[in-house]
Amino acid sequence: MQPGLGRGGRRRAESLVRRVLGLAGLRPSDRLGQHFIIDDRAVGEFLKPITRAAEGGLREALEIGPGAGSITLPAAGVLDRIVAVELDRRLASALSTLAPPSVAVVVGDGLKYAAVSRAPLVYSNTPFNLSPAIVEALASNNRVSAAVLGVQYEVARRMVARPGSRDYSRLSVLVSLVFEAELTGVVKPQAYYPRPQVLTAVVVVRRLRRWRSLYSVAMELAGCAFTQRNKKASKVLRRCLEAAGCTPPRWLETLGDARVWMLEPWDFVRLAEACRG
Ligand SMILES: C[S@@+](CC[C@H](N)C(=O)[O-])C[C@H]1O[C@@H](n2cnc3c(N)ncnc32)[C@H](O)[C@@H]1O
Repeated sequence: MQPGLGRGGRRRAESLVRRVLGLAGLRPSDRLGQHFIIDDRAVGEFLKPITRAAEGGLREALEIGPGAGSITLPAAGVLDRIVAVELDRRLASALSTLAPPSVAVVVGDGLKYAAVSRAPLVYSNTPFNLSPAIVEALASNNRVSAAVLGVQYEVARRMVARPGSRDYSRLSVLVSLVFEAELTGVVKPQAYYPRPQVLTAVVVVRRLRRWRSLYSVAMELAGCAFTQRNKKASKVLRRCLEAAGCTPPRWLETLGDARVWMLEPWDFVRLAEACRG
């Protein structure tokens, strides 16, 4: 038994993780964000929204970072087809010996797959350092209708934040431009082997609007503006627009004393439109 995996076989996820890590001869890597779910209730936090999505007709999925398969194998029971992309070759090879035929375990960078996948559903208990990049890739891939994502709790708060709140950020703007997002559950560190330092939140996103090329410019401007979130928006935006080679529109002055953290997501789209002329 791996150190820290707990006693007895009362958890299905726990015995699966033990088996796959044994097969792979692997010690979890911090660099790859390898924390594996060993608690069946935590698996349920992902499986419930995945099942709802499947019942709603999203029956093919991309999984990013299946690890030891704690979510993959139960999800295979409710989905018709899963492509599970894992960066760690040893894990992928061990998991593929246990996965049913409806699951294709692929070695690769899940981030690249997120941007081009044709599957309508994506799920991932994400490597935390990649979460915002995964959200960004999914937003720009119009084929993805919904995603179930485990992210660091603070990132989840930023994903669902509205203008005016402390957590409102570039990521909030991105999510609200294309998705409806809901924080549906929380997974504690003790549900993992090894334990991470942070809480995981499960966030379900559903596409509201198609990604438009204009949003890339809007997000560039939002990224620039949120480096000075407490400053006067008109001043900061003027500087950001000029840096992007755009002429600031006259209506910037109507923002008055509003600060960057008060801007609505659509303000950035209007600016991008003005930028395109
Ligand atoms: C937090 S663990 C989650 C593992 C499993 N899904 C679970 O919930 O128990 C993240 C997994 O993503 C894998 N990973 C890290 N970077 C990746 C990348 N760029 N593409 C695909 N998988 C990646 C890690 O090897 C690890 O298996």
